[in-house]
Amino acid sequence: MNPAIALRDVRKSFGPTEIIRGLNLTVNRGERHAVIGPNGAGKSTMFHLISGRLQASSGVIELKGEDITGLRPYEINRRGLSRSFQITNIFPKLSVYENLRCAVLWSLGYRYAFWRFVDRLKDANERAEEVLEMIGLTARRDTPAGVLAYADQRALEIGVTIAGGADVIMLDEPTAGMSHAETEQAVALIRKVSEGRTLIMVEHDMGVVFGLADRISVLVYGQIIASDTPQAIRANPAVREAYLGEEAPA
Ligand SMILES: Nc1ncnc2c1ncn2[C@@H]1O[C@H](COP(=O)(O)OP(=O)(O)OP(=O)(O)O)[C@@H](O)[C@H]1O
Repeated sequence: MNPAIALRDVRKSFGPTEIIRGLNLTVNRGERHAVIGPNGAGKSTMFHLISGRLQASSGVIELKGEDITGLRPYEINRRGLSRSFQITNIFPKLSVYENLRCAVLWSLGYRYAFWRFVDRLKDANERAEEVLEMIGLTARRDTPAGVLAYADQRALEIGVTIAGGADVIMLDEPTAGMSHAETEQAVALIRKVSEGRTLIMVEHDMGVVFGLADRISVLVYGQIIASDTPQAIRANPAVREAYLGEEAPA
């Protein structure tokens, strides 16, 4: 079966500086895959390349066996990939529920020809309710998203990411800035929403990475130096030297 995501010899330069330097990555269908690496290694750039926000200088990117190199973000989204952002990406003045509903409607193509989708409004409302419940924000249903606590905003953002029903989801540092308790809740949520889907996430918290990922890829200086199970990554001397150091949980 085709992998969910495959990058083959992908390169990306900004001006004269090559940031992604022949990157190869395979994310299998249904796995939870974490990408780790030192600051500035190119993790966010890689995310932008996969989601179409940036164009690769060369190489091929495939989603479920389909070549998506050079496609626009919304075209990639239509093919079943949805991503969250490091910076919270929600409409602060809309309620929690409306944020979710917007995300569902967007995924139905509502933006372009809303009259064609009127009969699907009921489905959209039901889906928004379902996601609301899944992310545990039912009690905050009518609260403007902008006044939610930070961790709740991040949960909403995860809801927005999955609302459209994408089967490949990308999360960029989903637990950044959270307390220990909030992180635990976020991990439980990520585990739940990624059930039956493919997850690729960039994450700095090694507890989260090693607790959640089926496989881990290590990105150093624009290249993947290892892709393996958490156990094998922990034991890999090149990884320890390049990145993990004493951070790896025993
Ligand atoms: N648009 C851009 N123009 C020029 N340089 C860029 C651009 N975007 C990223 N870079 C550079 O590319 C390198 C990789 O950045 P990137 O944000 O992808 O790394 P990262 O691994 O996500 O880092 P962090 O863990 O700190 O988020 C950095 O040196 C950064 O300054």
